[in-house]
Amino acid sequence: MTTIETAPQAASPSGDDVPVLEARHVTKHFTVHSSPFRRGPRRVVHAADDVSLALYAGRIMALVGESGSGKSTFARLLAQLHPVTSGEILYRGTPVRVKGGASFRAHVSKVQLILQDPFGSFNPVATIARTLTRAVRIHHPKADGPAQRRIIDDLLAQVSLRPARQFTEKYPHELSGGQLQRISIARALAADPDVFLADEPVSSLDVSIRLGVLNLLRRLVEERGVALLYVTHDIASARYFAEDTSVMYAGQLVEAGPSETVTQKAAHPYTQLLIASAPDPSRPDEARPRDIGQPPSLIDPPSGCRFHPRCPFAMERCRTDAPPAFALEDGQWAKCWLYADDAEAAERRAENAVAYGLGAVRPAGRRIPTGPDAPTDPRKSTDARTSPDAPETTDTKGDQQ
Ligand SMILES: Nc1ncnc2c1ncn2[C@@H]1O[C@H](COP(=O)(O)OP(=O)(O)OP(=O)(O)O)[C@@H](O)[C@H]1O
Repeated sequence: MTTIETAPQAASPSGDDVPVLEARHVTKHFTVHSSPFRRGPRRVVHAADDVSLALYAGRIMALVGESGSGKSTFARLLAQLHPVTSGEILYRGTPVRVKGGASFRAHVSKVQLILQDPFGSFNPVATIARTLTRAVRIHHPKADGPAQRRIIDDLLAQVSLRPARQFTEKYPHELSGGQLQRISIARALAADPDVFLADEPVSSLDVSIRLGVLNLLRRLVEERGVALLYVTHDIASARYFAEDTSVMYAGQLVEAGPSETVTQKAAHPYTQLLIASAPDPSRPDEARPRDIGQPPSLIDPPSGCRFHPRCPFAMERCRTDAPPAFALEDGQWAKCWLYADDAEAAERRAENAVAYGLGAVRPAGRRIPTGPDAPTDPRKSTDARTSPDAPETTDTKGDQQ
């Protein structure tokens, strides 16, 4: 059974109906050997299974999940750094099929990946000027020397690194992590992209400078109208930073919706576990959820719902049948049998409401149409608001470390 797992329904600020970048039913299986000498049986890692997600201009989508859930793989599929096993990637509604040099360069100029470790993504023996000149030459081949320097100055100004001369003659090791991450964003801007895929962009930075880099990204999204995928394991940051949040578990999306709804009224027990596990100084230690296991192996993922071995609310069907997506209120959806419209699910929802202090028991959801021909526009396919049931900050200049 193919289910539609999509991004939330909120429209892009531009009102543009076509996502800038979209994944439809994307699956990635890596084949690995059981021994380092390429002997023994081959195994398949189910890194992403039937993932659909849309990115809109001027909008931030958070992709949240534990380590190993497949977030980076998915970002790399969108960047076309890995070929998909099945499904398709669309840029402005047109399927992208990168076959080699020219088509890959064309995609990269529109879709830029920003990585977690800025130190690892720079040549340690090249000055910042040299690194940026290389990027400018690729994307502005007609610019002569003085024009290249003007472009570099402008790129550094856009990431609030002024005066440019203070940075261009330095080597990566002479800069802080925050400054280097800003420079990697400036390098990405050289391509004048429509999409940023930011894979844990602040995880390796000191807590004190994370906000400055996130504010910078937010300002660029607003000023330039780029679409941003924010890959993170930190669901708390998703609430403040991203309009929309999608939650990934064991290679599959399990919940999505407006960030405020997903983080304040999490529907899937996995999302609830992520939120309850997030550091919260106001919560006493005894109120933290007990550890109920580890993510499964993606070589042999559990049958049915992949979360069922860890789920305190699992029912018999969860062990055998993969849940469809159920549309809830406010454009939220969850792939979880708790939202089925029957007595057993209602009883478990009541237990869930008590366990997570939800106040009221949530109503059943509306099953989202399934099948390969079902609509993939998230606003059409999962719009609970139409169902009868539905009721920069500015950049911190002082923070350039
Ligand atoms: N090139 C590869 N070959 C084989 N397996 C891979 C490859 N890349 C990723 N994987 C596997 O795919 C799964 C998902 O990994 P991925 O890095 O995408 O997860 P993640 O959610 O981004 O985790 P993290 O936050 O730790 O990076 C893991 O089991 C990983 O070992």
